[in-house]
Amino acid sequence: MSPETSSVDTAEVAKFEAMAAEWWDPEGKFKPLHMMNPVRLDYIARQIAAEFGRDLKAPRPFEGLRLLDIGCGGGLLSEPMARLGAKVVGADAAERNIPVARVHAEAQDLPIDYRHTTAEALVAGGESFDVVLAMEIVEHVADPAAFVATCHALLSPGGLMIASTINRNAKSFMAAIVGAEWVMRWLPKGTHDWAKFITPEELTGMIARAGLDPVDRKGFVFNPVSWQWSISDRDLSVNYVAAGVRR
Ligand SMILES: C[S@@+](CC[C@H](N)C(=O)[O-])C[C@H]1O[C@@H](n2cnc3c(N)ncnc32)[C@H](O)[C@@H]1O
Ligand SMILES: [Mg+2]
Repeated sequence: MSPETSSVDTAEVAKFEAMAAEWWDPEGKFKPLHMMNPVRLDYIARQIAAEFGRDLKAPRPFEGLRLLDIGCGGGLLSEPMARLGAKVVGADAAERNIPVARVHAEAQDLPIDYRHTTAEALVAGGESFDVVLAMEIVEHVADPAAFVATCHALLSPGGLMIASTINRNAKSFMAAIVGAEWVMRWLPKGTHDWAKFITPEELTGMIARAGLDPVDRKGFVFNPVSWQWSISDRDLSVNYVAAGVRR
């Protein structure tokens, strides 16, 4: 990994190195991601199916698609994408995540190519993908706009990028920092830096300036009464996702 041109914010990656053993514990430090997983998987699957004309009722609808899960962590998304038939590369800058992800995928007999690397290094290696997932990573990189541009460079023409992050406003401070870290203690204090959160307008701007066509944007909304996550067309006030296509 070349530090000069790197998307890596060393302090951010160190936080994930420290939590690597907990990836697959639904009650552990990644509990919020486990809780969100069904809803975000549903979103991702439908976006990919729509963009590439795939039928989600087929046994392996993403057969033939090459997918990069950048900032894959323990592989919470890489695994279901591989199960849907995609050829998955999972890449993460935190070295300790890789063996955790590998051991888990091997136990499920899923052939996922996990690598300790960065998006920049993949570009330098001449790699390209039909789909790039950048889920819950843009708020942890050194330069989000440069990172989105790198994701664009990793896409083949017609390729789809899906990126999720957290909005930056008073409500997201209450929900993602006070609620998730201080009150619920789902995440260790300091996991998120509010100042690194990104508004949907900022993310859409980065996507467009990178040369991607911003094709969709939705909210992921947690309802503390029903204890359920859902997808929303209107409420992007805390967690949200955006999709862009390289034409
Ligand atoms: C909040 S986790 C999200 C994991 C996974 N994408 C998911 O949604 O389940 C963010 C991940 O991004 C990784 N990461 C942070 N900065 C990175 C960078 N510059 N390049 C690659 N991975 C990075 C971290 O090590 C961590 O595993
Ligand atoms: Mg995060």
